[in-house]
Amino acid sequence: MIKTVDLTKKYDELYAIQDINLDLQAGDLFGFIGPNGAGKTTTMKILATLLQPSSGEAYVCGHSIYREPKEIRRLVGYMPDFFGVYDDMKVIEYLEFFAAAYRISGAKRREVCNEKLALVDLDFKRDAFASTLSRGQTQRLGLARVLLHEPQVLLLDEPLSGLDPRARIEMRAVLRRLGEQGKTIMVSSHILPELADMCNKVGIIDRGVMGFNGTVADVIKKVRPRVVLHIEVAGDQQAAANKLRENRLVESVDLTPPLLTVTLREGIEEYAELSTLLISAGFPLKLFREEEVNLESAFMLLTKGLGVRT
Ligand SMILES: Nc1ncnc2c1ncn2[C@@H]1O[C@H](COP(=O)(O)OP(=O)(O)OP(=O)(O)O)[C@@H](O)[C@H]1O
Repeated sequence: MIKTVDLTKKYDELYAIQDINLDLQAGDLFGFIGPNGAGKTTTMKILATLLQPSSGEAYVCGHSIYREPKEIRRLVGYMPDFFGVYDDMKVIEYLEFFAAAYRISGAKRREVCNEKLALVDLDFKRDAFASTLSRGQTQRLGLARVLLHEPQVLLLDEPLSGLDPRARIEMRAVLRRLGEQGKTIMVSSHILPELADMCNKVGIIDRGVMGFNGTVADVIKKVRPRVVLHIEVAGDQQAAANKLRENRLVESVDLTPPLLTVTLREGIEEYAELSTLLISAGFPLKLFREEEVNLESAFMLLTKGLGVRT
C-alpha cells in the first residue's frame, strides 16, 4: 500500500530525509516516531503528493508519486499537524462543505457526513459551532473530514499532540477502529509509548535517517535482547535463587531481598516452566512477572547517534 525506495529530500545542504525505505501493507498501523525536525512531515507530504522529493521513489497503492499523483490523492487522506476549522460553521456544515468539494451530492452527502461523525464519536456535536470544539474534538473532526472520500491510506501528522489523556484514549480508539477496517494508517508522534500499544509496526526517525523499522516486539528485542523476570517467593530466597541458577533457561540471578531479578539466556522468551519449577520445589510465588521495557528510554537509545546532517 505504501512503498518508498531510498526516498530523499534535500533543502540546500540539509537532508530533511535521507534514503527512507518503507513497505506497509493493508491493515498496517504504522507509528512514525521521531523528535522535532526528524522528517516525519516531509515524508508524509511527499506521500500525499504535496511535496516533490529530491530523489528516490514512492508508491501509494501501486501508483508512483511522480506519474500518478491524481490517483494517489483519491486514495489518500492526509491530516496535517495544524489545520484550521471555519469558526462560523457548524460541525455538520463543515463536513458537508468538504463533502461537496469531493462531489458527494444530495442525500448521499448527509448520509456520508453522519456516518463519519459517528465513526469519530462526534455525532453528539453535529450542530455545535466548530469554534466551540475542544482540541481533541477538533482533531476528530479533522479526521472525519479526511475520511469523507473513503481513502485506503491515512497519513495522520501528530493527531495525538496537545490532547489530554482522555482525548488521547478516544482518538486511539478511533484509529484502532480504522485499522480494523483494513486501511493502511501512518501516524506520527514524538513519543514512542504513546503509539506502541496501538501500532503493529513502528519506524524511528531522527534527523532524516530511519534508525529502526520493525514491530514493537522488535524494538524491545533490540534494546533488551534478554528477557528479565522479577520474582518474589515465600520461604528461603537464597535457595530459590540457587534453584533458578541451575536451570538451562537462566543466565543469571540477582538477589536483592526480597526480589530475585532473573535474566534469561538470549533468545529465550518462553519461561512458564520456571514458575512451575519454583512452586513444585516448595517456593510459593508472591510475584512473577516480566520486567517491562521502558519505551521512552528505548526510543532514546534507538535515536542516539542517528543521522549526521550536512
Ligand atoms: N521548506 C523548507 N525549507 C528548508 N528546510 C525545511 C523545509 N521544510 C522542512 N525543513 C527542514 O527539514 C527537516 C525535517 O522537517 P519535518 O517538518 O519533516 O520534521 P518533523 O519530523 O515533521 O518535525 P515536527 O515533529 O517538528 O513536526 C527540519 O530540519 C526542517 O527544518
